[in-house]
Amino acid sequence: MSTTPVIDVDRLGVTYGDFHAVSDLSFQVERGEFYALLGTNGAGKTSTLEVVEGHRDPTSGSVRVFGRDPGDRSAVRPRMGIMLQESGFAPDLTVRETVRLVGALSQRADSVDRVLGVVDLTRTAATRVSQLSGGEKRRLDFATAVYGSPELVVLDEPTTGLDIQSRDDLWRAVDRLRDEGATIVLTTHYLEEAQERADRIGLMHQGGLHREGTVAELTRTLPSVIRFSLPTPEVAPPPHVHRDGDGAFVIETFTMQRDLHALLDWARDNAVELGDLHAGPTRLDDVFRSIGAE
Ligand SMILES: Nc1ncnc2c1ncn2[C@@H]1O[C@H](COP(=O)(O)OP(=O)(O)OP(=O)(O)O)[C@@H](O)[C@H]1O
Repeated sequence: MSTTPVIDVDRLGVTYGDFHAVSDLSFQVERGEFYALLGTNGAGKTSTLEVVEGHRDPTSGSVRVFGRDPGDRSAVRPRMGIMLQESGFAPDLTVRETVRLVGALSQRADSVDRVLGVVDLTRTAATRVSQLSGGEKRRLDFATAVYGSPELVVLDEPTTGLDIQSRDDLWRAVDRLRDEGATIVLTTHYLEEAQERADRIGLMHQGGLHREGTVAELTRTLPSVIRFSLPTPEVAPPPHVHRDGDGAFVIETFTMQRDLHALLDWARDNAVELGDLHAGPTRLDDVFRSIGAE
């Protein structure tokens, strides 16, 4: 079996004029992996994905998709489905015509009705693209990306503008593709979506890869957090506690069990009822916030 990564980004640089949007960026995505490329605004994610998608040439370095130059569209595009942030479908075509057209261009075999069913657009099949709601347009974008169940699916902020039910439907469809062995690349600003699903995360900042690893690897270096409120302002909080911006009391700890026991003992000894008690591991949000602080 081939061990060639599905995506191999090697010392990629993308410049706009003399502005370096992406510099010396390297990462690989393996077959069957769910890789989330996350980052601060303007970090260079879209510029990177545009090269992966074959929409932009690198200024320096190289990108290989299935071992090929992504500019070699006839070799790469039949194996890759792309959900762009903005698709720009012809406004006068109906939903069905759009799926049929993009499906034919993909050179993958599928049924238009099946794909419309997957994204719950069967009832809107005869509606023109110009008349779709924002969420329906996003679902149409997704439909064209997953037509023919491609081996690689690139999802650029797929759930922006979708309601909860549509999000759940989308992730269910992605899960089914993964069960079939598809490789998924995701960018999103909804960190919990990446935290729940990604095998690995590449965290971009200012054009480079700031960190890379599993969620556990990325969060391990930061303390876990215990949060609670106190019933009345007269109660003095226990020692080693600070307040966050919302006024909640916070304990940051690498020894969660011991500190949680100590807090509960303190509450019992002082006959204090802790409110809104929450104890949990560091979240990806905290890793993000730590970027700016470094
Ligand atoms: N065509 C362009 N011409 C000039 N500058 C550009 C162009 N496209 C992007 N940039 C700049 O390059 C940087 C990286 O942009 P890019 O869209 O790749 O970031 P991003 O990580 O996708 O950001 P966001 O999360 O905000 O969508 C930004 O500072 C952006 O302003």
